[in-house]
Amino acid sequence: MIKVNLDHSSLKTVELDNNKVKQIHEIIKTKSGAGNDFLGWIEWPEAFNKNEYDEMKKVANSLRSKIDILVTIGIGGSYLGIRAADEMIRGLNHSDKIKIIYSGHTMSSTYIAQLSEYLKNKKFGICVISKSGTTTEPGIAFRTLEKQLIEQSGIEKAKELIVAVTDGSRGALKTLANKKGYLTFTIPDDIGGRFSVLTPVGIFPLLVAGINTDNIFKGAIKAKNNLVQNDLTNQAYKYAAARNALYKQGYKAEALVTYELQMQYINEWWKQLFGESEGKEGKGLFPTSMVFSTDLHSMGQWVQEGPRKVIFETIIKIQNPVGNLSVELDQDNYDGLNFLAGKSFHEINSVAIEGVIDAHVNAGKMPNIILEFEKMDDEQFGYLVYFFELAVAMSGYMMGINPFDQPGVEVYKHNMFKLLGKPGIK
Ligand SMILES: O=P(O)(O)OC[C@H]1O[C@](O)(CO)[C@@H](O)[C@@H]1O
Repeated sequence: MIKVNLDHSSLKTVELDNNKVKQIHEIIKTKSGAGNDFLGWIEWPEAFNKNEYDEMKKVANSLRSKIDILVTIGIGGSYLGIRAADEMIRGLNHSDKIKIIYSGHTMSSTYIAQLSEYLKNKKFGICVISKSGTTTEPGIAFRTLEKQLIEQSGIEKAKELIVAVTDGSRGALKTLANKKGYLTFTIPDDIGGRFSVLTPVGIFPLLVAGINTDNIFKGAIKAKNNLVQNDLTNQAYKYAAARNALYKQGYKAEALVTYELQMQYINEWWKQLFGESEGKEGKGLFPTSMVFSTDLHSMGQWVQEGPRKVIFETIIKIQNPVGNLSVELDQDNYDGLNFLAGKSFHEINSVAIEGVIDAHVNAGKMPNIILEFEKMDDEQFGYLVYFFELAVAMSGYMMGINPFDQPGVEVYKHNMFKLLGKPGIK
């Protein structure tokens, strides 16, 4: 369901380090590398807690009948995957009764104030998500919106409308939820935030959104079963080896490019996955992203003629679109576009992909890795999550770092706490 095409990457097969891939495959398989206590995502698509899943389905169904809006409160891995899945699967203008609104990923006073105003007299519920249970952004957003929900619905009703997803036993959010009588679902200890979208972090809100999460798991299991080879025939490893080979040649950044507007948040989710996993010890490709053809009209010039050997592109190409409209014939043809009449939008988008690849690769000397995706639905979402998680594990180990920690993020958190006067922080 994802094929890696290196025809336009400028890479020769010998440049891909098959031996290293084989060694690291053993390290991943035997769980003997750095960060090996965070490999729970490998078995998760089959090993997840089925009783908890059934319970989540019940609670989500009941919540769907009581609300119009679900406000999810979380940041980073407790936010991006949910939005990525929702927008990719339901689309940007869906007709499902439940709307998801995201909060806790910003401390902007304007954003929270406007959201709070918007939620006045609306039927909303809250899913507050934090693995550590101590993150400031979701913490303060929850304080505000919880108070509003209680004021609007009454304390007893609010208890039915608030769900917390957090650590099974530790952290301020777990304690708070237990004390106040909010239902909780568990993020496993051995799955880090950015690897957690298939745990209750993503699955519970997506159930509330009416998304078929069984199909998401089906896709993830398919990936788990497909991506078993110990060498470059494994597509996730092939992608990891290709980006490492370009990194070795001196490239500093990788832009993930989608031609589907509703996959913009796949890009955002991917940026956290690769950025937080690999940017360490002075190493790592800078993960950036673009949406084409939108950004061709803003970034296209830089990509075509800016400095070379800085950035390469990884293009997501969708084989089968969800809908397939065609351009209408117009009697007047004032715009001169009748030469496109009868052609489908997908056909035109696909021609654009070919044309852009040719322009960027041949004229622009910009390597392109192509990721061929079969489709853009729930099952494909599960597949791509597993694919990229396995790829980043391989890629991070190839770079010689621990892909499963994020010590650098703590520096800003510490400074912020110090400046805000958190007790016990010097
Ligand atoms: O779920 P939590 O613990 O609130 O953390 C949110 C995010 O913050 C980080 O710890 C740092 O940005 C991420 O790794 C994580 O996804």
